[in-house]
Amino acid sequence: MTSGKINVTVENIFPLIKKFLYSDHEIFLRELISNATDATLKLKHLTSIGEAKVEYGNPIIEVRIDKENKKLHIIDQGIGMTKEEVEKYINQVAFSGAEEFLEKYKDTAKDAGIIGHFGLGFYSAFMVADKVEIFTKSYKGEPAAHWTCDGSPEYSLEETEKTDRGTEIVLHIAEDSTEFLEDYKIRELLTKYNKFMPVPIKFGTHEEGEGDDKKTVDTIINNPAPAWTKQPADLTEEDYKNFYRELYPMQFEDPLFHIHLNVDYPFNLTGILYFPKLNADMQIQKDKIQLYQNQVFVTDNVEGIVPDFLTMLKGVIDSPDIPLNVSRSYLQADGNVKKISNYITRKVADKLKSLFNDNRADFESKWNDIKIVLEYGMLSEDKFYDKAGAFMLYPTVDGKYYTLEELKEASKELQTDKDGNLVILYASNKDLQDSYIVAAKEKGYQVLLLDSPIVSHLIQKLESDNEKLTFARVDADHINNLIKKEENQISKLSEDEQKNLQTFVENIIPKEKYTVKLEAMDSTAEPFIITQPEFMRRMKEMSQTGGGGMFGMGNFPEMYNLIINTNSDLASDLISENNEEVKNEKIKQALDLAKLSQGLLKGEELTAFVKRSFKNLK
Ligand SMILES: Nc1ncnc2c1ncn2[C@@H]1O[C@H](COP(=O)(O)OP(=O)(O)OP(=O)(O)O)[C@@H](O)[C@H]1O
Repeated sequence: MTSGKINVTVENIFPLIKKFLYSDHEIFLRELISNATDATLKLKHLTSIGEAKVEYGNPIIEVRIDKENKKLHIIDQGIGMTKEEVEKYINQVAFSGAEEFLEKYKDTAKDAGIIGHFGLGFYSAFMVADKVEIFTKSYKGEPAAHWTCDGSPEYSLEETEKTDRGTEIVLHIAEDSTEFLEDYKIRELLTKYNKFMPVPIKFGTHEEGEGDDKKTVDTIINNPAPAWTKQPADLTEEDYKNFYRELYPMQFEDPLFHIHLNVDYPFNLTGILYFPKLNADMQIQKDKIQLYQNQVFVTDNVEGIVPDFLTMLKGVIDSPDIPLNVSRSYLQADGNVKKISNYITRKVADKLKSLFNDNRADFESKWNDIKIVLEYGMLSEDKFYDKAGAFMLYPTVDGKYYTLEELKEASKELQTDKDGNLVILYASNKDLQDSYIVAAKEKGYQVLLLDSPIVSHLIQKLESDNEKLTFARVDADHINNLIKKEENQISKLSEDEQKNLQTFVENIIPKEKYTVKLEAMDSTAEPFIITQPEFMRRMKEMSQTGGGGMFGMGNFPEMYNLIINTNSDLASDLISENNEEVKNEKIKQALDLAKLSQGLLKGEELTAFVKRSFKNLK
């Protein structure tokens, strides 16, 4: 037997390991199972190239709890280690790895979040155990070795009687970590971190079959060949759906579609992303994209790796090239990570384009569920914006879907104003803006339905990128002014009459809210119309939804125009009405009707209006 002292330069490394990794003790299991997996895959490789002259067979990794003796065993059938290798890999290499980790992060480790991303390796076992043993037999056939360390820098290493190949790690679980002797806890960790690891992991047994056929079989916790590791050509639609359910067992809704990622140059990355049906209320999503490194779960915080707008998607990304052992801020500056993010953006755009081209009707039917993600993508990723023109849709209030180019084509004849600007009309709420929509449709105009919360930002961007293209909400002005044409309507009222009427109305309505404007319109158009100027409203919306818009605009009061159609019968009527009281009543009634059209008549005002209207019926 040899015994020795691990070469310590950081004093008392074990208490340090325990202390610094306090919040993430559970990763020890992931680390040990990763080592067991590596050892197994190494053997597979060596046998496949004829280097190891042993039968590879069907190796598994077993996790076993010995509650009575407070031990946790992790057993593999991999390459194992000779005594010299234990000396080298465990006492020197692994230790220096752990030591380096602590050296580097002892000051920053407390800011949680980064910790889980470090492979502390073998020594993370000391986060939960006060004594660790290794029994290991190398495939090379040399005598087995037994290493023991009780958490002080002293260890012992001797030959032992193990006959089967591989490594067994025995953790003597510490008093404060006995939760790791509970079945449920270990199962939970295995499911969280090892669900898709490439070597079968056994944890306990269960009964299978009925009656005489009943037998005890190993319980395998993982799926060693998850869908993303396969070729798209080998997978059916159903396979993708099944994998979605496997990833998110609590999710009952099918995804809308998937994107299989597969790249090996200039970095390695595989994965499957799913577009979920988004909840209308956009509640915080519990099921997030999961990041794996060679089938080992790392995190479901993919910020910085996946472009922001795609964090609403679900699925998995697996890459050995993502530098996991570094902090978030470093990650964002890393060139490789930026490339990965760009690749994903491009892949998603390509997929959307092919979905659009292959089955437009189906794509349109999914539009409502995906538009938010795409709109957000257009606003936040230039690379996506550049590609999105090919599949971005603009639905009309009647359920017709145009691309921007198609829309320009369909509306340029009627909707180009006298200055040559193409004016795209839109509504944000079909019900509330119905009277304005009707007025626009009577002129043969197209009216889009753009109802996402960030749409004001999007149209702002479209306007600045498309020359001579403007957007106006249907209630931004009266219909003749929304798209100004050459012809000027003549007013039936004289200048004096107009002035009189304006002053009279201004005295009755709240001036701080409405600006009164007299316009000569068709005599059949409504006499009183309330509009909300596009620019002010859009800036206000933009500053309310953040990023852009005029600073502080969000707190401005709503401002409206009250347009009086001087060619309407009511206008003439009001001019000739001599009874002030009757005139007053008529103006109030007309204003209320205009408010009603805009959805602005509520509460006490509505009650008063209803009362007055009934009285007038008499
Ligand atoms: N179950 C095992 N079977 C065979 N060798 C092992 C086993 N566990 C650990 N080793 C050896 O010990 C070394 C150190 O392990 P450790 O987990 O500390 O670091 P690592 O796996 O190299 O890196 P990482 O920090 O990513 O975990 C391994 O590289 C391997 O050679």
